[in-house]
Amino acid sequence: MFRFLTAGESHGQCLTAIVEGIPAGLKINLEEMNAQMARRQKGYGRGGRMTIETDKVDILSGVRFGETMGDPITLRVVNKDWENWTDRMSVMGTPTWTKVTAARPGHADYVGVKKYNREDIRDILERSSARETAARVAAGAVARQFLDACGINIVSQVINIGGVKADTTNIDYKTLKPNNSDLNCNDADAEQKMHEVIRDAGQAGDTLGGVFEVVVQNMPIGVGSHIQWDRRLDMQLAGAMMSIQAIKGVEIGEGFGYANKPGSKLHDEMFYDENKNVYRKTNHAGGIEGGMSNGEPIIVRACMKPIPTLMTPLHSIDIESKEEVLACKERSDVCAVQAASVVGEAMVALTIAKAVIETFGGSCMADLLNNIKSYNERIKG
Ligand SMILES: Cc1cc2nc3c(=O)[nH]c(=O)nc-3n(C[C@H](O)[C@H](O)[C@H](O)COP(=O)(O)O)c2cc1C
Ligand SMILES: C=C(O[C@@H]1CC(C(=O)O)=C[C@@H](OP(=O)(O)O)[C@H]1O)C(=O)O
Repeated sequence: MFRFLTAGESHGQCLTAIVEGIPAGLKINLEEMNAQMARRQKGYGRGGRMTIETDKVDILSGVRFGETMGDPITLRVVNKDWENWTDRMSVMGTPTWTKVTAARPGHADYVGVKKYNREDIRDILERSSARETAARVAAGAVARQFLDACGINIVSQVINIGGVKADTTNIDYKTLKPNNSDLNCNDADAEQKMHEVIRDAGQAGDTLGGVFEVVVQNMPIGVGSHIQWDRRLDMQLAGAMMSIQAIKGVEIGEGFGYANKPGSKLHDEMFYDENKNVYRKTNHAGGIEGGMSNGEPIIVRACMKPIPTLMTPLHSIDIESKEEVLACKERSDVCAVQAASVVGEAMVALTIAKAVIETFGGSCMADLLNNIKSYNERIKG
């Protein structure tokens, strides 16, 4: 069984992740893991916190001489900012600070203090913060290396920020490569405009959301299953994406576009060629039919809402006095869609890794890769 958990508060000592179920014998490249961590910190529109942190992964267990042993893998990412928060984030001792009581609309603040019976919103915001996504990207970096060994690639691109849309008409999803642009956008003109709207929003004390898509290339067919609701790959991918802070919509392939045209225009017709075997000329399904991968690139799109902490704060209430106040604002991102796209890649990598391990089994990489090879030979035949 493959699973992972994260722990840690935004301004606590560190974040941790435990990844269990990666087969033994996978070579781990720590440099490559840290390159993923750095990608999550990029992007125009991030707040002051990103100038404090330089996220690096420490591997605390499960890897020996650069190779997995089948044991749970423990990962740690230190919060450099913790040094500035030791008074407010002390594990033991007596509180000496002022409580946060002005709830932010759109954040977990109000519901969290009510549900968990807390008087200080900090008890909620520390864990609801998307700082937690650093641990997910660390875990996802292990899953990515596992998928890489299976020949499966994951890339992403930002296609909309604050209503500025990238032109994706000429994108070939089979060959789309990672890009190093600042906002992870493949349309340079649109990216320029995205910069402008983020700058303007920041100057107005406002925030922006957007849309990104994650693409899985070179998937073997038949990962996931039509047999049971929770084994459907589309269900697992949608849940994984929706679990990311601020993601409010997910679609696969044509998604909501399926509502606009008849079936004759949208289902991907099948063709046969001796070299290509069974193939499609279109990929409206986004690589999944009947809850299973169909061999075409998997395309998962996610919509992120604008960041809820505004520097021109919204109308709210003080949870203690019940007086009308302006929502609290310490420091915040203006737009983090590029960072969310990197987190999206990590969540897709973790989800696909789980499904591949369930489909092909194997306690060690050698068995798993052999299983994939003989399965692919049978399918081709
Ligand atoms: C990469 C990333 C960065 C984020 N940065 C901030 C931020 O700086 N300030 C903020 O208020 N929310 C930020 N958010 C969004 C909140 O964490 C999120 O809206 C909040 O936890 C409430 O959850 P919900 O939006 O899913 O309901 C960020 C989200 C992501 C994915
Ligand atoms: C720390 C990260 O994102 C944070 C997510 C976040 C939130 O409320 O979700 C609030 C901000 O935290 P802070 O108040 O410390 O500036 C962001 O910087 C990160 O991505 O590493």
